Amino acid sequence: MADSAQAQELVYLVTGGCGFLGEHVVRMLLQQEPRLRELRIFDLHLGPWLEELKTGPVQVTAIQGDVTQAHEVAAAVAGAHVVIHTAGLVDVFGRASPETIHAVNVQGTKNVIEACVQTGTQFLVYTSSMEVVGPNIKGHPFYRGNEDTPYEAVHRHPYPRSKALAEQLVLEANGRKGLRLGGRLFRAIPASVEHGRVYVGNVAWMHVLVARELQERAALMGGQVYFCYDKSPYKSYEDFNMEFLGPCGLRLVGTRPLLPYWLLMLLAFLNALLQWLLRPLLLYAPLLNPYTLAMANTTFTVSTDKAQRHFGYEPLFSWEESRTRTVRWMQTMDSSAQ
Ligand SMILES: NC(=O)c1ccc[n+]([C@@H]2O[C@H](COP(=O)([O-])OP(=O)(O)OC[C@H]3O[C@@H](n4cnc5c(N)ncnc54)[C@H](O)[C@@H]3O)[C@@H](O)[C@H]2O)c1
Ligand SMILES: CC(C)[C@@H](O)CC[C@@H](C)[C@H]1CC[C@H]2[C@@H]3[C@H](O)C=C4C[C@@H](O)CC[C@]4(C)[C@H]3CC[C@]12C
Repeated sequence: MADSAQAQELVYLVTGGCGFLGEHVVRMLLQQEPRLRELRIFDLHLGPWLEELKTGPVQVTAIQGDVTQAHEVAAAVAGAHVVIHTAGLVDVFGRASPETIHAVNVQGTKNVIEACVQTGTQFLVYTSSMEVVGPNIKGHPFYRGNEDTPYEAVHRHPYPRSKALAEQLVLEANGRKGLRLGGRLFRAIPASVEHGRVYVGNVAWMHVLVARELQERAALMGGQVYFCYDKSPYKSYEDFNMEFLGPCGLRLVGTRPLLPYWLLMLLAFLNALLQWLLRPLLLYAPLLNPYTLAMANTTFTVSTDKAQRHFGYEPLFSWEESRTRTVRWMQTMDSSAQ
Protein backbone atom coordinates (compact mmCIF):
# COMPACT_ATOMS: atom_id res chain seq x y z
CA MET A 1 0.00 0.00 0.00
CA ALA A 2 1.12 3.58 -0.65
CA ASP A 3 2.73 5.76 2.04
CA SER A 4 -0.04 7.57 3.90
CA ALA A 5 2.15 10.55 4.84
CA GLN A 6 0.58 12.64 2.10
CA ALA A 7 -2.98 13.94 2.40
CA GLN A 8 -5.44 11.46 0.92
CA GLU A 9 -7.78 13.61 -0.99
CA LEU A 10 -7.93 12.40 -4.58
CA VAL A 11 -10.71 10.41 -6.24
CA TYR A 12 -9.66 8.29 -9.21
CA LEU A 13 -11.92 6.44 -11.61
CA VAL A 14 -10.56 3.55 -13.71
CA THR A 15 -12.90 2.46 -16.50
CA GLY A 16 -12.31 -1.15 -17.62
CA GLY A 17 -10.76 -1.60 -14.18
CA CYS A 18 -11.37 -5.36 -14.20
CA GLY A 19 -9.60 -5.89 -17.51
CA PHE A 20 -6.08 -7.13 -18.20
CA LEU A 21 -4.54 -3.67 -18.05
CA GLY A 22 -7.22 -2.16 -15.83
CA GLU A 23 -6.57 -4.54 -12.95
CA HIS A 24 -2.87 -3.73 -13.05
CA VAL A 25 -3.65 -0.02 -13.04
CA VAL A 26 -5.98 -0.47 -10.06
CA ARG A 27 -3.42 -2.41 -8.06
CA MET A 28 -0.64 -0.01 -9.06
CA LEU A 29 -2.67 2.99 -7.94
CA LEU A 30 -3.21 1.40 -4.51
CA GLN A 31 0.54 0.78 -4.23
CA GLN A 32 1.91 3.95 -5.81
CA GLU A 33 -0.54 6.81 -5.37
CA PRO A 34 -0.37 8.05 -1.75
CA ARG A 35 -2.95 10.77 -2.28
CA LEU A 36 -5.73 8.34 -3.12
CA ARG A 37 -8.87 8.76 -0.99
CA GLU A 38 -11.32 6.88 -3.23
CA LEU A 39 -10.70 4.49 -6.13
CA ARG A 40 -13.69 3.84 -8.33
CA ILE A 41 -13.58 0.79 -10.59
CA PHE A 42 -16.06 0.93 -13.46
CA ASP A 43 -16.55 -2.15 -15.60
CA LEU A 44 -19.17 -4.11 -17.51
CA HIS A 45 -17.99 -7.23 -15.65
CA LEU A 46 -16.79 -6.77 -12.07
CA GLY A 47 -14.25 -9.30 -10.73
CA PRO A 48 -14.60 -11.07 -7.35
CA TRP A 49 -11.02 -10.02 -6.53
CA LEU A 50 -12.27 -6.48 -5.93
CA GLU A 51 -13.52 -7.50 -2.48
CA GLU A 52 -9.95 -8.06 -1.24
CA LEU A 53 -9.14 -4.43 -2.04
CA LYS A 54 -11.75 -3.07 0.32
CA THR A 55 -9.80 -3.77 3.49
CA GLY A 56 -7.25 -0.99 3.09
CA PRO A 57 -7.33 2.72 3.91
CA VAL A 58 -8.49 3.71 0.44
CA GLN A 59 -12.20 3.59 -0.27
CA VAL A 60 -12.61 1.16 -3.19
CA THR A 61 -15.90 1.57 -5.03
CA ALA A 62 -16.89 -1.07 -7.57
CA ILE A 63 -19.31 0.23 -10.19
CA GLN A 64 -20.91 -2.15 -12.67
CA GLY A 65 -21.63 -0.11 -15.75
CA ASP A 66 -21.47 0.28 -19.50
CA VAL A 67 -19.43 3.05 -21.09
CA THR A 68 -21.90 3.14 -23.98
CA GLN A 69 -24.50 4.40 -21.53
CA ALA A 70 -23.81 8.10 -20.99
CA HIS A 71 -25.85 8.37 -17.80
CA GLU A 72 -23.99 5.47 -16.17
CA VAL A 73 -20.65 7.05 -17.08
CA ALA A 74 -21.69 10.47 -15.83
CA ALA A 75 -22.74 9.02 -12.47
CA ALA A 76 -19.39 7.24 -12.09
CA VAL A 77 -17.30 10.25 -13.15
CA ALA A 78 -19.06 12.83 -10.99
CA GLY A 79 -16.64 14.03 -8.33
CA ALA A 80 -13.57 12.25 -9.65
CA HIS A 81 -10.33 14.25 -9.90
CA VAL A 82 -8.74 11.85 -12.39
CA VAL A 83 -10.19 9.38 -14.86
CA ILE A 84 -8.06 6.60 -16.40
CA HIS A 85 -10.10 5.29 -19.30
CA THR A 86 -8.95 1.77 -20.27
CA ALA A 87 -12.38 0.25 -20.99
CA GLY A 88 -12.43 -0.99 -24.56
CA LEU A 89 -13.26 -3.79 -26.91
CA VAL A 90 -10.01 -5.36 -28.19
CA ASP A 91 -11.03 -7.39 -31.21
CA VAL A 92 -9.11 -8.00 -34.43
CA PHE A 93 -10.57 -11.47 -34.87
CA GLY A 94 -14.07 -10.55 -35.98
CA ARG A 95 -15.80 -11.63 -32.77
CA ALA A 96 -17.69 -8.38 -32.41
CA SER A 97 -19.42 -6.41 -35.15
CA PRO A 98 -17.83 -3.16 -36.35
CA GLU A 99 -20.83 -1.38 -34.88
CA THR A 100 -20.24 -2.85 -31.42
CA ILE A 101 -16.52 -2.01 -31.56
CA HIS A 102 -17.38 1.54 -32.51
CA ALA A 103 -20.05 1.85 -29.81
CA VAL A 104 -17.67 0.77 -27.05
CA ASN A 105 -14.40 2.30 -28.20
CA VAL A 106 -15.65 5.52 -29.78
CA GLN A 107 -19.05 6.32 -28.30
CA GLY A 108 -17.89 5.03 -24.93
CA THR A 109 -14.94 7.40 -25.04
CA LYS A 110 -17.20 10.25 -26.09
CA ASN A 111 -19.35 9.52 -23.05
CA VAL A 112 -16.31 9.59 -20.79
CA ILE A 113 -15.11 12.88 -22.27
CA GLU A 114 -18.51 14.49 -21.98
CA ALA A 115 -18.90 13.28 -18.41
CA CYS A 116 -15.54 14.80 -17.52
CA VAL A 117 -16.44 18.08 -19.16
CA GLN A 118 -19.90 18.19 -17.60
CA THR A 119 -18.80 17.26 -14.07
CA GLY A 120 -15.54 19.26 -14.05
CA THR A 121 -13.06 16.39 -13.95
CA GLN A 122 -9.89 18.05 -15.20
CA PHE A 123 -7.61 15.06 -15.85
CA LEU A 124 -8.34 12.23 -18.27
CA VAL A 125 -5.81 9.53 -19.22
CA TYR A 126 -6.86 7.49 -22.22
CA THR A 127 -5.37 4.10 -23.20
CA SER A 128 -4.87 4.20 -26.93
CA SER A 129 -3.05 1.62 -29.05
CA MET A 130 -0.06 1.26 -31.36
CA GLU A 131 -2.56 0.48 -34.05
CA VAL A 132 -3.64 4.07 -34.15
CA VAL A 133 -0.29 4.56 -35.91
CA GLY A 134 0.05 1.23 -37.74
CA PRO A 135 0.92 -1.03 -39.36
CA ASN A 136 -1.01 0.66 -42.13
CA ILE A 137 -2.90 -1.10 -44.88
CA LYS A 138 0.14 -0.69 -47.17
CA GLY A 139 2.31 -2.75 -44.80
CA HIS A 140 4.84 0.03 -44.31
CA PRO A 141 7.28 -0.96 -41.54
CA PHE A 142 7.68 1.36 -38.55
CA TYR A 143 11.20 0.65 -37.36
CA ARG A 144 12.05 1.90 -33.91
CA GLY A 145 10.10 5.08 -34.45
CA ASN A 146 8.96 7.55 -31.84
CA GLU A 147 5.91 9.68 -31.28
CA ASP A 148 7.19 12.20 -33.81
CA THR A 149 8.24 9.77 -36.54
CA PRO A 150 6.21 10.51 -39.67
CA TYR A 151 4.09 7.54 -40.73
CA GLU A 152 1.08 7.27 -43.02
CA ALA A 153 -1.58 5.95 -40.64
CA VAL A 154 -4.20 4.39 -42.95
CA HIS A 155 -6.67 1.90 -41.45
CA ARG A 156 -9.69 -0.04 -42.67
CA HIS A 157 -10.05 -2.55 -39.83
CA PRO A 158 -12.76 -1.65 -37.28
CA TYR A 159 -10.51 -1.95 -34.21
CA PRO A 160 -7.65 0.39 -35.23
CA ARG A 161 -10.18 2.76 -36.77
CA SER A 162 -12.10 2.91 -33.51
CA LYS A 163 -8.93 3.51 -31.49
CA ALA A 164 -7.79 6.24 -33.86
CA LEU A 165 -11.17 7.98 -33.70
CA ALA A 166 -11.29 7.73 -29.90
CA GLU A 167 -7.75 9.03 -29.51
CA GLN A 168 -8.56 11.97 -31.76
CA LEU A 169 -11.60 12.79 -29.63
CA VAL A 170 -9.49 12.75 -26.49
CA LEU A 171 -6.81 14.96 -28.01
CA GLU A 172 -9.42 17.37 -29.32
CA ALA A 173 -11.01 17.56 -25.89
CA ASN A 174 -7.75 18.65 -24.32
CA GLY A 175 -8.27 22.01 -22.75
CA ARG A 176 -12.10 21.91 -23.00
CA LYS A 177 -13.79 23.89 -20.21
CA GLY A 178 -16.92 23.07 -18.06
CA LEU A 179 -12.89 13.70 -19.74
CA ARG A 180 1.73 -25.80 -20.80
CA LEU A 181 2.51 -27.74 -21.89
CA GLY A 182 5.46 -29.61 -23.86
CA GLY A 183 4.11 -28.68 -27.30
CA ARG A 184 5.61 -27.40 -30.53
CA LEU A 185 4.80 -24.30 -32.41
CA PHE A 186 5.68 -23.99 -36.07
CA ARG A 187 7.18 -20.69 -37.09
CA ALA A 188 4.90 -18.69 -39.34
CA ILE A 189 6.64 -15.30 -39.20
CA PRO A 190 10.21 -14.38 -40.26
CA ALA A 191 12.44 -13.83 -37.18
CA SER A 192 13.54 -10.52 -38.73
CA VAL A 193 10.09 -8.94 -38.34
CA GLU A 194 10.36 -6.95 -35.11
CA HIS A 195 7.25 -6.36 -33.00
CA GLY A 196 6.86 -4.00 -30.08
CA ARG A 197 5.83 -5.48 -26.71
CA VAL A 198 5.68 -3.90 -23.25
CA TYR A 199 5.12 -5.59 -19.87
CA VAL A 200 1.65 -4.80 -18.53
CA GLY A 201 3.06 -3.77 -15.15
CA ASN A 202 5.11 -1.05 -16.83
CA VAL A 203 2.11 0.07 -18.87
CA ALA A 204 0.08 0.29 -15.66
CA TRP A 205 2.88 2.22 -13.95
CA MET A 206 3.05 4.64 -16.86
CA HIS A 207 -0.71 5.26 -16.56
CA VAL A 208 -0.45 5.95 -12.86
CA LEU A 209 2.55 8.23 -13.29
CA VAL A 210 1.10 10.18 -16.17
CA ALA A 211 -2.15 10.67 -14.27
CA ARG A 212 -0.22 12.03 -11.30
CA GLU A 213 2.19 14.23 -13.21
CA LEU A 214 -0.51 15.53 -15.54
CA GLN A 215 -1.99 17.33 -12.57
CA GLU A 216 1.20 19.30 -12.10
CA ARG A 217 2.33 19.70 -15.69
CA ALA A 218 -0.86 20.10 -17.68
CA ALA A 219 0.64 22.79 -19.89
CA LEU A 220 3.42 20.44 -21.06
CA MET A 221 1.59 17.10 -20.93
CA GLY A 222 -1.96 18.01 -21.92
CA GLY A 223 -2.86 16.86 -25.42
CA GLN A 224 0.33 14.80 -25.75
CA VAL A 225 0.62 11.21 -27.00
CA TYR A 226 3.06 8.96 -25.15
CA PHE A 227 4.23 5.57 -26.44
CA CYS A 228 4.43 2.93 -23.71
CA TYR A 229 7.88 1.34 -23.60
CA ASP A 230 10.28 -0.60 -21.37
CA LYS A 231 13.37 -2.81 -21.76
CA SER A 232 11.52 -5.64 -23.48
CA PRO A 233 13.74 -6.93 -26.34
CA TYR A 234 13.00 -6.28 -29.98
CA LYS A 235 11.93 -9.64 -31.43
CA SER A 236 9.44 -11.14 -33.81
CA TYR A 237 6.02 -11.74 -32.30
CA GLU A 238 6.62 -15.50 -32.13
CA ASP A 239 10.19 -15.30 -30.79
CA PHE A 240 9.06 -12.87 -28.11
CA ASN A 241 6.24 -15.22 -27.11
CA MET A 242 8.83 -18.01 -26.77
CA GLU A 243 10.47 -16.07 -23.93
CA PHE A 244 7.47 -17.19 -21.89
CA LEU A 245 6.32 -20.31 -23.74
CA GLY A 246 9.83 -21.82 -23.69
CA PRO A 247 10.02 -21.97 -19.86
CA CYS A 248 6.54 -23.51 -20.00
CA GLY A 249 7.81 -26.34 -22.18
CA LEU A 250 6.87 -25.24 -25.67
CA ARG A 251 9.32 -25.22 -28.59
CA LEU A 252 9.30 -23.12 -31.76
CA VAL A 253 10.15 -25.30 -34.78
CA GLY A 254 12.01 -23.76 -37.73
CA THR A 255 14.40 -20.84 -38.12
CA ARG A 256 12.32 -19.72 -41.12
CA PRO A 257 8.56 -19.84 -41.69
CA LEU A 258 7.58 -23.41 -42.55
CA LEU A 259 4.83 -22.26 -44.88
CA PRO A 260 5.30 -19.72 -47.68
CA TYR A 261 3.61 -16.37 -47.14
CA TRP A 262 1.26 -16.84 -50.09
CA LEU A 263 -0.06 -20.06 -48.50
CA LEU A 264 -0.58 -18.32 -45.16
CA MET A 265 -2.43 -15.54 -46.99
CA LEU A 266 -4.59 -18.13 -48.75
CA LEU A 267 -5.37 -19.82 -45.42
CA ALA A 268 -6.09 -16.41 -43.88
CA PHE A 269 -8.55 -15.52 -46.62
CA LEU A 270 -10.17 -18.96 -46.37
CA ASN A 271 -10.64 -18.27 -42.66
CA ALA A 272 -12.21 -14.92 -43.43
CA LEU A 273 -14.53 -16.56 -46.00
CA LEU A 274 -15.45 -19.32 -43.53
CA GLN A 275 -16.16 -16.73 -40.85
CA TRP A 276 -18.49 -14.92 -43.23
CA LEU A 277 -20.27 -18.12 -44.37
CA LEU A 278 -20.68 -19.52 -40.84
CA ARG A 279 -21.71 -16.25 -39.18
CA PRO A 280 -25.47 -16.99 -39.37
CA LEU A 281 -24.85 -20.34 -37.63
CA LEU A 282 -21.88 -19.88 -35.27
CA LEU A 283 -19.00 -17.58 -34.39
CA TYR A 284 -15.83 -18.77 -36.13
CA ALA A 285 -12.95 -16.46 -35.06
CA PRO A 286 -9.51 -18.08 -35.65
CA LEU A 287 -6.23 -16.30 -34.86
CA LEU A 288 -5.23 -16.29 -38.52
CA ASN A 289 -7.07 -13.82 -40.68
CA PRO A 290 -5.78 -11.35 -43.30
CA TYR A 291 -5.50 -8.59 -40.73
CA THR A 292 -3.65 -10.57 -38.05
CA LEU A 293 -1.28 -12.05 -40.64
CA ALA A 294 -0.46 -8.59 -41.97
CA MET A 295 0.05 -7.29 -38.41
CA ALA A 296 2.36 -10.19 -37.51
CA ASN A 297 4.40 -9.76 -40.71
CA THR A 298 4.99 -6.04 -40.48
CA THR A 299 7.85 -4.63 -38.45
CA PHE A 300 6.47 -2.24 -35.87
CA THR A 301 8.69 -1.22 -32.96
CA VAL A 302 9.21 2.03 -31.10
CA SER A 303 12.24 3.65 -29.54
CA THR A 304 11.47 6.76 -27.54
CA ASP A 305 12.13 8.49 -24.23
CA LYS A 306 9.36 11.10 -24.44
CA ALA A 307 7.64 9.81 -21.29
CA GLN A 308 10.94 10.00 -19.42
CA ARG A 309 11.60 13.51 -20.65
CA HIS A 310 8.08 14.79 -19.96
CA PHE A 311 7.26 13.16 -16.66
CA GLY A 312 10.24 11.15 -15.49
CA TYR A 313 8.89 7.74 -16.47
CA GLU A 314 11.26 4.82 -15.93
CA PRO A 315 10.01 1.22 -16.24
CA LEU A 316 9.17 -0.13 -12.78
CA PHE A 317 9.96 -3.70 -13.84
CA SER A 318 13.18 -4.79 -15.56
CA TRP A 319 12.95 -7.12 -18.55
CA GLU A 320 14.01 -10.05 -16.34
CA GLU A 321 11.34 -9.26 -13.74
CA SER A 322 8.72 -8.76 -16.45
CA ARG A 323 9.55 -12.12 -18.01
CA THR A 324 9.55 -13.92 -14.64
CA ARG A 325 6.23 -12.41 -13.64
CA THR A 326 4.68 -13.24 -17.00
CA VAL A 327 5.84 -16.88 -16.87
CA ARG A 328 4.51 -17.16 -13.33
CA TRP A 329 1.18 -15.66 -14.42
CA MET A 330 0.95 -18.12 -17.35
CA GLN A 331 1.64 -21.06 -15.05
CA THR A 332 -1.09 -19.99 -12.64
CA MET A 333 -3.51 -19.54 -15.57
CA ASP A 334 -2.59 -23.01 -16.84
CA SER A 335 -3.06 -24.67 -13.43
CA SER A 336 -6.42 -22.96 -12.89
CA ALA A 337 -7.54 -24.08 -16.38
CA GLN A 338 -6.80 -27.75 -15.58
N1 LIG B 1 -3.79 -5.83 -24.56
C1 LIG B 1 -3.04 -5.16 -25.43
O1 LIG B 1 -2.09 -5.70 -26.05
C2 LIG B 1 -3.31 -3.70 -25.68
C3 LIG B 1 -2.34 -2.98 -26.37
C4 LIG B 1 -2.56 -1.62 -26.61
C5 LIG B 1 -3.72 -1.01 -26.17
N2 LIG B 1 -4.66 -1.72 -25.50
C6 LIG B 1 -5.84 -1.01 -25.02
O2 LIG B 1 -5.85 -1.13 -23.58
C7 LIG B 1 -7.19 -1.11 -23.10
C8 LIG B 1 -7.41 -2.29 -22.19
O3 LIG B 1 -7.12 -3.44 -22.94
P1 LIG B 1 -7.00 -4.87 -22.23
O4 LIG B 1 -5.93 -5.62 -22.96
O5 LIG B 1 -6.86 -4.68 -20.75
O6 LIG B 1 -8.40 -5.51 -22.60
P2 LIG B 1 -9.42 -6.32 -21.67
O7 LIG B 1 -10.45 -6.85 -22.59
O8 LIG B 1 -8.66 -7.27 -20.78
O9 LIG B 1 -10.04 -5.18 -20.73
C9 LIG B 1 -11.02 -4.32 -21.19
C10 LIG B 1 -12.00 -4.11 -20.03
O10 LIG B 1 -13.02 -3.20 -20.47
C11 LIG B 1 -14.26 -3.71 -20.08
N3 LIG B 1 -15.32 -3.28 -21.00
C12 LIG B 1 -15.50 -3.69 -22.29
N4 LIG B 1 -16.60 -3.09 -22.79
C13 LIG B 1 -17.10 -2.29 -21.80
C14 LIG B 1 -18.22 -1.43 -21.70
N5 LIG B 1 -19.05 -1.29 -22.71
N6 LIG B 1 -18.43 -0.77 -20.53
C15 LIG B 1 -17.58 -0.93 -19.49
N7 LIG B 1 -16.50 -1.73 -19.51
C16 LIG B 1 -16.28 -2.41 -20.66
C17 LIG B 1 -14.12 -5.23 -20.12
O11 LIG B 1 -15.08 -5.84 -19.26
C18 LIG B 1 -12.69 -5.41 -19.62
O12 LIG B 1 -12.65 -5.55 -18.21
C19 LIG B 1 -8.09 -1.12 -24.34
O13 LIG B 1 -8.54 0.19 -24.58
C20 LIG B 1 -7.16 -1.56 -25.50
O14 LIG B 1 -7.55 -1.00 -26.72
C21 LIG B 1 -4.48 -3.06 -25.23
C1 LIG C 1 -1.52 -16.88 -37.05
C2 LIG C 1 -0.08 -16.44 -36.97
C3 LIG C 1 0.33 -15.57 -38.14
C4 LIG C 1 0.16 -15.68 -35.65
O1 LIG C 1 1.53 -15.41 -35.49
C5 LIG C 1 -0.67 -14.36 -35.66
C6 LIG C 1 -0.36 -13.49 -34.47
C7 LIG C 1 -1.49 -12.44 -34.26
C8 LIG C 1 -2.68 -13.11 -33.60
C9 LIG C 1 -0.91 -11.26 -33.44
C10 LIG C 1 0.24 -10.58 -34.22
C11 LIG C 1 0.24 -9.09 -33.80
C12 LIG C 1 -0.79 -9.03 -32.68
C13 LIG C 1 -1.40 -7.66 -32.36
C14 LIG C 1 -0.29 -6.65 -31.97
O2 LIG C 1 0.54 -7.21 -30.92
C15 LIG C 1 -0.89 -5.40 -31.43
C16 LIG C 1 -2.17 -5.29 -30.99
C17 LIG C 1 -2.65 -3.93 -30.54
C18 LIG C 1 -3.49 -3.95 -29.27
O3 LIG C 1 -4.19 -2.74 -29.15
C19 LIG C 1 -4.50 -5.09 -29.22
C20 LIG C 1 -3.87 -6.45 -29.57
C21 LIG C 1 -3.14 -6.42 -30.97
C22 LIG C 1 -4.16 -6.15 -32.05
C23 LIG C 1 -2.41 -7.79 -31.18
C24 LIG C 1 -3.44 -8.93 -31.47
C25 LIG C 1 -2.79 -10.26 -31.89
C26 LIG C 1 -1.86 -10.07 -33.11
C27 LIG C 1 -2.64 -9.65 -34.31
